[in-house]
This record gives sequence, structure tokens and C-alpha cells, in this order.
Amino acid sequence: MPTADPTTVTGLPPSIAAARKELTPMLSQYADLCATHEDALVLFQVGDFYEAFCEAAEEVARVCEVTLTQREDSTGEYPMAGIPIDNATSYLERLLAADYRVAIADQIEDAAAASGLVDRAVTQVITPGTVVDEELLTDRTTNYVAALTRESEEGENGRPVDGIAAVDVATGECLVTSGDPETVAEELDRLDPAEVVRGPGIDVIGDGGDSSANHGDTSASHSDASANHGDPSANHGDPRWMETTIDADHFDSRTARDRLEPYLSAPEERFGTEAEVRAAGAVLAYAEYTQGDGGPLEYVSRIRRYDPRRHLRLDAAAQRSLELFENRGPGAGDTLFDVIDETNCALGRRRLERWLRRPLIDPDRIRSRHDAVEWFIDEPIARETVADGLASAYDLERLVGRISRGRANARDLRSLAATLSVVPELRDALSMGEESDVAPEESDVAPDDSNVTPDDSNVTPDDSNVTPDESNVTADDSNALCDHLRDLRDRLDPLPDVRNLIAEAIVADPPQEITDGDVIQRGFDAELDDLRATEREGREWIAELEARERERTGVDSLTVGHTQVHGYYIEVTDPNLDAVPDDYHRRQTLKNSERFYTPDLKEREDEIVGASERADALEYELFTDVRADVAAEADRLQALADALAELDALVSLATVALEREYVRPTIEDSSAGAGDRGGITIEGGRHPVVERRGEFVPNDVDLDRGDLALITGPNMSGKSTYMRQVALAVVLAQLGSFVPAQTARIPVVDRVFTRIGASDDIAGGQSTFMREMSELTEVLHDATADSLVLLDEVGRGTATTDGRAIACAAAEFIVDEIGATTLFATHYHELTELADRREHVRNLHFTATREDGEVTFLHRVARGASSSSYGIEVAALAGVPTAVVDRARERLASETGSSSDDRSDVPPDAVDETDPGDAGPDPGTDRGGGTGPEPAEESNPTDAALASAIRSLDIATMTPMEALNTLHDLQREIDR
Ligand SMILES: Nc1ncnc2c1ncn2[C@@H]1O[C@H](COP(=O)(O)OP(=O)(O)OP(=O)(O)O)[C@@H](O)[C@H]1O
Repeated sequence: MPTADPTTVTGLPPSIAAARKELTPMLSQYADLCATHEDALVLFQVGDFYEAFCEAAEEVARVCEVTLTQREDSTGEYPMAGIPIDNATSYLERLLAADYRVAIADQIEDAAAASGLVDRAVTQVITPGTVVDEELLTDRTTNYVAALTRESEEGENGRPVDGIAAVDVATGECLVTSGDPETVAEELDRLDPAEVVRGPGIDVIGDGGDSSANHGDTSASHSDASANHGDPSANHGDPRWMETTIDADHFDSRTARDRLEPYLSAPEERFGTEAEVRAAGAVLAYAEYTQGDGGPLEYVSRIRRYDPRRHLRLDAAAQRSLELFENRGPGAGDTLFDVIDETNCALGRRRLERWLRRPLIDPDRIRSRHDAVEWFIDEPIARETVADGLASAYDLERLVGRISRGRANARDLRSLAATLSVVPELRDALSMGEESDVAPEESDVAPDDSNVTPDDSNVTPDDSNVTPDESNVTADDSNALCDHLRDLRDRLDPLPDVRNLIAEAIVADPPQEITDGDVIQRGFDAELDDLRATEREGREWIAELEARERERTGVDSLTVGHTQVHGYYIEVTDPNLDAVPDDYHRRQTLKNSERFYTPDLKEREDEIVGASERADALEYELFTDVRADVAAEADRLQALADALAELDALVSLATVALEREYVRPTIEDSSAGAGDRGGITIEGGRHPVVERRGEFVPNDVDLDRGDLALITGPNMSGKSTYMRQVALAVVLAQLGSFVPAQTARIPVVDRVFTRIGASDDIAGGQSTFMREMSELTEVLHDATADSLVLLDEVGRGTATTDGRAIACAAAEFIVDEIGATTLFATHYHELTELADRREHVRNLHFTATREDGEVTFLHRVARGASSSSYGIEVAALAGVPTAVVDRARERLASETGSSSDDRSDVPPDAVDETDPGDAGPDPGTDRGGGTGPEPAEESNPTDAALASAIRSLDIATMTPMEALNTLHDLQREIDR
């Protein structure tokens, strides 16, 4: 992100502070507002502009690329920069992007009416986590600001309990939970707030401050993860969110309780821990402050406490490596979210996002969502009707937020009414599964029934006994609306009262402004209608005045006109002034004419102006009343928004399942039966994202509960893709989606752990290996028999022998002690021997072949272990000259010494099934790993140098091309 240190230009600009005593009243007012908003850049309304002065002006000019001007007053000259209020959004975006909080100081009284200095106040502090301006928000994401608190030594083993509360100021949603520091750090990742307010005592997110617990900071996603290992200064701030500090008092128990009082009664009943109360109080304090400190935010009515353990846990590392929401690396394509997002409105999009961040773990709830998705797949008409209806729905959650905040205009209310008007259609569409004459085919059949041929009527006795109703029931059975959708349909309240109120009150196409009239329908309010009638009649009277006066005076050139300043007049040119009647009073003299008014005209004019002003004011009053009446139904509207959001997410899942040929997974209650039940069985499984890039080779998965599959195979052969596709199938299934496969049986998993690929984003200064180990620690510590663990090349970040030993020990520990279902990709061929010693270890491998000199990766998984000499083999497959490959093999053989003994341990099925072709390895030769445990003595200096060069290669991390180039270099060495 760009920016100079924001603190230099937030709050009071230094040169204004220095001249504090000599300021003009206006600058003095500016200075006061700046002083009370130390952490913000104050934009100060002067007419049609938001202005900043002195150093703040220089910064605004720089960031917003607007002209820096000089202002002069009695105290001298100073810089000023302004942005037009009408067009402020894009400038505000820039300031936010430059890491500023922006305090908007509006004129809060009519400048024309004010005597002296116009009163101004900060009406809103715009910060990344609390923006409510529609144009500054994106559709998809829920925009949270989160507060974190810590209760020391309250939890198990005297460890701290952290609380987290997050509020979406635009919609009024508020979530609260607590737990050990790691859990809360993980929740923070899931909520992915735009802004974080840390309470006292939380210096490092995710670190319980218990340095003896060596897994205490393994929320490895954060730069904070470096806490115990790296530079502590790196712990303050995460580039993903803005860090905000507020007065510590807001985190005080008493203060928090007082703050919460208007929002909910008996917080201790609602909340689980003191940490939650304090976090909720603090986050609401901050939210109120940003909304202009006008007291409680009424629309924050849905404060929900939740238990993170009731969801599939996906920490940031898992979310990232599975590319749920973010792409990795340059050139990366879609994310999983992109693939499954076929939602029709912003409500659904946000809901689906939430589901993906928090898949379920209750098998019944999961199946219930699957039922709904299946129903929509089977009912194309209903699905399309619902999708079309939802596509015309506005963002109800945010509309309600704006209405409740008193920021909605008449257009917003019409949008609300338009959204309500689709609800009955949605209900009808869902009722298709309920009516007795549901399917059109059946009603079509009816007339034909009378024409049945005698043969046709030859139905079996059983059938003929069926009453018409019953036959319908049987016919409908497959399409019967599932409980889930029936419940959802019942929650689709069309709020006819609200819809009618808006339809009656607000004109169909209202203007943007709500203060200038033309907002309220005729017939809604008698007084308003009278005023408008007076206005209209007056204007008609004036419209006819010209003709009347021409006739009365006989002056054909007489005109009636109107100016903003002088109002209505009758104009008579100089030559005709003689004809002017007595009741004409002079109003204005022009070059060749005179302008007059008559008492009647004046009276009418006063009437019109009076009626018009009163009507505009009345309209505004009526509008705000209607808005308040609608706001009073906020709870019902939010409940409807909730149902619409869910409906859209379900329809999206059905659409995706159909278009991409996903299948409904059978959900196993994983821990129901012990033993091997509850394994993952997938036929023809695909990676939902990779399959969109082109030809995809489907693969099967057959793992019993607690199995550990060791996956070997060359680089680029498809190991990571395979592992990820298994995890994605589980995530998709548990969020309620169908999965990309032919058949799938999936157990409910409590947590997905991933340690995939070397992460080079070591922001916290942790070495790759250290980070890898802390992630591994987390797996070994926290995984359970219900977890799914993905490990990719564990140990590769250190010396081969150490790495292999660690990988082997970790695999054994997982199988023996944890029993988590695990996919473990490795280049350490020796690990495959584990299959001989452990019942639950299986070998799988991927292969590559060469055809016509081209290396082809089959991307097909097969039983058994792969050959171990990946690097050289791939080099051979890639066409490295045989002499070089042979020489390399000799080198390796001499280095690995007696490692050929190892081969005897390799089970028969571990032999690489690759068709070796002409360049394939001789199965009889030693195929020990890239570097063996006991390097042999080298016989001469060149050999020693070569051996050392080869030994230092990290084959596991080399691409075939790098292997090729390295071999080429080695060959040149030999030839020297
Ligand atoms: N089943 C498949 N069908 C088609 N393409 C696939 C399949 N599996 C993987 N691929 C493609 O092959 C490439 C390599 O896959 P992947 O990264 O999974 O290999 P890998 O064996 O894990 O490699 P490395 O060991 O280097 O990490 C990917 O770009 C992917 O697009």
C-alpha cells in the first residue's frame, strides 16, 4: 500500500496547532474538530467542498491528486485542498486505500440561515472496517470491524481466554465468540475483517503469552506467527487489515456492559465469557463513534454469539492453500468461491461466502442443505423462477441498514418495495412441490385419462384402487418439497403492509434528493394534496394572467415572467406605459421596459411560494415518517433478507451442480461407528477449479477412516492437485454443496489441516523450515481422528536426512497416535516402506511417461509407491542424453553406497508402474533417494566436488527443467 506515515497528517495539522491562538473562527472550529479526531484526516465542509488545510491539505492534494491552493484570511496565507462533495466517493476511496481514516465534518445547519459561523460536526468517521457508503463497499464481502480482548488466566490450565466481536456496520450483523488465543486467531482469519481493534494485553494475536506452549503462536497465517522466533516489531499490524487503537476504557467490563444495555438485555446470559462482553462493548463503542457518536446503532439488532466448534475449522493456512478465496501466485486462475458462485444477488453472494468460510459439521444440517439443492436440481422451473426473482432483488440487508440509520432516500424505499414484490413469486415457486396438481405433465394427463383405451385401463388391481389424491402423492413423492425448503418458504414474509405503505406513499420514480419534493404520491396525505392543489391552481392562474392582462390593458406585447430574485412580474415596454392600470405597482425598471406586480399577483405568488415550501417540508416529514415506519419493521425485513440470502445460496449450489455435473455426496456420521467406517470414498473425483482449465483426469479416492496415504510421484505429476481435490470435496460437501465426482461418500470432518507447498510469504521473518515445522506442530497437536490432514513434502526445508526422519516420525505419529485421515505427498521414497509396518498406511503414486520424446504426466493415481529417483528419471524422460543420465545414476549409486539394500523392503506393489520405455530406469538398479543417508567416500577431488554438488541439490524442490539444466552443468564439469 502507498502512503507516508499517516500519523503525521491525522488530527491537528502542526502549523495550525502552532497558530492556535490567532486562528479565524472557522479555522478554529476546524482545529477543534481535528483535535478530537486525532487518528483521522478531517474533511471540513465549506459549501460544496470538503476542505483540508495546511499539512493535511498537502496530503489530500497528494493522495487525491487535487490542486493545492492558497487561502488568504486576516491571519495570512496557508494551503488548502478540497474535494467536491457531490463527487467525493472516488477521493474517499483513495484516502482509505492510503490507510487513512477520514472524519467528515459536515455543516449541520443551513448556511443561509446561520448568523455568523456555520455550525459543523463530525457526522461520520469513514474507516475500512466501518464504511457504509454503498459505493465504497463491495457486494460480496461482509465488511467487518473486529475487536479483540483477553481475559488472563481464565481458561483451561490458566491460559488466557480471548474474545472477539465483529460488526458489519452496513448491515447491522454482529458476531461474538471466545476461546483460546489460537482459536480466536483462527476466527479472526475466517471473519477476515477490514479493521481490527485490539484490547489491552493482546500484543500478539494468537499468542496466549504462554511461551512454554510451543504451539502457542501457530496461527501461522499471521505475520504474528513469528512471535517467538522473529522480529517482534513485525507483530504489530497485519497488512490485511487496519489496526486501530481506541481508549482502553471501552474494554472495561462495566463500560462494556453499559454500552451493551440498549442492544440486548442480560449480556451475561447471551454471552459465554467476560471476554465476549468486553469485545462486544468495545466494538460497538467504536462503531458508534464512526457513525457520528449519535448513540446506540438501532439496526445492530442481531448480536449473535456462536461456537466455532460447531463448524468445520479451516484456518487461514487451509483457506489459502485450498485457494478458497484467494489465488496463489501470479497467473493463478479462479478460486473455489469463483467456481461455486452462481448467486443472483448480493445477499446470496455474501451468504455463500459465509458458508464457505464456515462449513457445517452437523450431518443432519448438511443433508438438509443437500436435500434443498437436490430439489432445485429436480425442479428446473422452480429453480429458474427463483433465480430470476432473486436477480431483481436489491441488497435488502444494506437497504435496511440505511433505512434504520435514517440515510435511505426515496429510491431506496422503492427498491425495498420492488424486492418485496418478488417474494410472492418465490413462495409460489417453492409451493410447486406441495400442490396436488403440481407437475404440468400431470394436469395435462387428466383430459387424456378419459380417453384411455381399454388396454390402458388394464392397470393392476392395486393401482386402480389408488384414490386420485394418493396417486398424486406417490407421483409427487420424488419432488416433494423438502423440510428445509418448506421452512425457508415459510420464512419468506412478503411484508405486504410495508410494501403497500411504500407503494402508496412514494412516487414510482422518485428523485435522489428527499428535501425538494416530488417524493410523495398524490392521495397519500390530504394536507399535502391541498397544498399542492393551491400551488397548482396558483400557477394556472398565473399562466392565464398574461392573456387576461393583455385584454384588460389592450397591450399585446405585455408579458408575464418570473425571476428567482424578484418573483413574478408583468412587463410592459416603455411605449405602452400609458396603458398601465392603477393597480400596477412598479417592481423593477429595465432599459426599455418596466416590470410591475399587482396585489392579486403578489397574493397568488405568496400563496404559491408558501404552499410549495410547506409542501416540500411536509413531504420531507411524511417521507421520514414512512421511513421510520419501515425501519420499525427492521427485524422482519432482516429475517426476510436472511431467508432470501439462503435461498439464493442454495439455488446457486444447484445451478453449479447441474452445470458442472456434481453429484450428491452421501454424508457419513464420522464418529458414529468406530473402526474403519466413515472413510472417504470418491469415484471419478475432480478438482473443481483445475478442471475448468482444460482436460482433467478424474481420480478415485478410497480411504478408510484413519488411513494415511503416502503419495509419491515426480514433480508436476498431480499430487498436490489430488490432495486438494479430496479436501475440497469435503469442504464442498460440508457446506451443503454437491461435489465434482461420479459418486462420493464423505464423513463429517471436524477440521482440515493443510501443509501444502513451500510458502514463501514469510512476512514474519520466520524461515520456511521453521514455519513448516510450526504448522506441522499444530497438526500433530490439534488434529483428531475426525480430522483430514494434507501434508505435502514435509521436511523438505532442511537437510535431507533430517527432513526424512521428521517426515517419517510425523507420519508414524499421525497413524499411531492421532488416527486422522491423512494424505501425505512425499519425495522421500523410504517413507513408502511404512506401508509394510502399518496397517493404515497405503501407498499411492502418480506417474509420467514419454511418448515421441515428449514427457507426459498421466495425472492418474495408482496403488503402490513410485520409483524414488524422480529427478534423474524425469530428466531422462525429458530427453537428457543417455550418457549423462547414466553417469548421474553412477554418481548417485556411488554416493548412496549400500542404499540398494533398502530396496528389499519395498513391497512388490511399490514398483513404479510407469512404462519405462527406452529411457526408463532399470528396476534392478539402485534407486535410492537423491542423497543417501551415508555418502560414500569419493575417490578423487573432481568426484568429490561433483558429489558434493549433487548432494547439495534439493531434488524435491526442483522442476524437471531445473533438473535438466543442473545435469547439463554437471556434465560440463565432468568434461572439463
Ligand atoms: N487429474 C489431473 N488432470 C489434469 N491435469 C492435472 C491433474 N492433476 C494435476 N494436473 C495439472 O498438473 C499440474 C501439476 O500438478 P500438481 O501441482 O498437483 O503436481 P505435483 O505432483 O504436486 O507437483 P510438485 O511435486 O511439483 O508439487 C497442475 O498444473 C495441474 O493443472
